[in-house]
Amino acid sequence: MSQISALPEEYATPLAPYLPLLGPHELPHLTLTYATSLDSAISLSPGTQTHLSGPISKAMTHHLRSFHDAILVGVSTAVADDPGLNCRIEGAQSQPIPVILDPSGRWEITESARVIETAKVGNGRAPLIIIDSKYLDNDNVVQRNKMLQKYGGKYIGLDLDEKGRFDWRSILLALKSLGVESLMVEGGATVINTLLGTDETRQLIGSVIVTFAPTWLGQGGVIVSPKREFDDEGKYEPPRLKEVKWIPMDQDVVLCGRVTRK
Ligand SMILES: NC(=O)C1=CN([C@@H]2O[C@H](COP(=O)(O)OP(=O)(O)OC[C@H]3O[C@@H](n4cnc5c(N)ncnc54)[C@H](OP(=O)(O)O)[C@@H]3O)[C@@H](O)[C@H]2O)C=CC1
Ligand SMILES: Nc1nc(O)c(N)c(N[C@@H]2O[C@H](COP(=O)(O)O)[C@@H](O)[C@H]2O)n1
Repeated sequence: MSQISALPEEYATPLAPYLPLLGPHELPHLTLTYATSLDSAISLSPGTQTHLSGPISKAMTHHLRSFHDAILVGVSTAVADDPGLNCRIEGAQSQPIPVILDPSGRWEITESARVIETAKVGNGRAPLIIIDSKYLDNDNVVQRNKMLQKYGGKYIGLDLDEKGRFDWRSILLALKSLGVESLMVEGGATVINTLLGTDETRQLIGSVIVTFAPTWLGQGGVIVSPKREFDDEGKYEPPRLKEVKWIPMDQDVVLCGRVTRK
């Protein structure tokens, strides 16, 4: 994996107000960040990794990674991308912990997964994989857990809510209990759309940092577009960012903001 040069000051300075705040908080600071096309697609299809960020916005993502204790993705991203989920800026002082939401243990993680290879050579951390508690005793999971533990990772069991998902607050509390004070949620679309989908989950987002790449991926892409949440009178009030800043980064533009709270 090639190293990445540090983000130049002219880009790092305007980004600084959106970084996690130090200090004890009930829940970890959550930064929602991803790269999108102009037609709101984050990849060409669910099983495809699509490079959208240019060199500077990619350095921006790694700069962000260096300020977070953990990075979270959904299992479909882990399976599709086999990501490193580390900070590749030369001389990085600390590495975020990869966190994967994998309720059914779909990710057949082995020693040759990139996160593990990266952890083996000391360039990253082994993942925490959040799984439905009922699968913790499953033979395959037990074997994979032994492998993960060799490198400092592990499976964490959580119970699913009535919709068959992990509740975001419970995810954050579980991570907080393991010392995670800041979490960068990178995707994919299912993860992003559920997080943006209700007022309750949006309240958990500390900052939003989105890279717009000057391209259209066309129909059939994996789209960020949360489900509408209607109030008791059947009205939909679109969530909107506040404290908005647009930072041009070469060919891309990075949008920073905070979600408005009711
Ligand atoms: N451009 C960018 O910045 C990024 C692009 N991507 C791209 O996104 C695509 C994948 O996106 P997508 O297909 O939407 O999948 P996701 O990566 O969002 O994974 C979705 C799966 O994760 C599990 N999951 C997510 N949220 C929860 C929850 N709250 N509770 C329990 N389980 C949960 C579910 O697994 P299960 O189905 O087992 O129930 C769900 O189906 C890939 O092509 C990837 O390359 C990904 C990240 C960033
Ligand atoms: N910021 C950003 N820009 C893109 O163009 C992307 N495709 C992604 N994808 C996310 O980054 C993960 C890959 O991480 P590694 O480079 O392997 O460490 C991928 O899994 C997505 O979460 N992000």
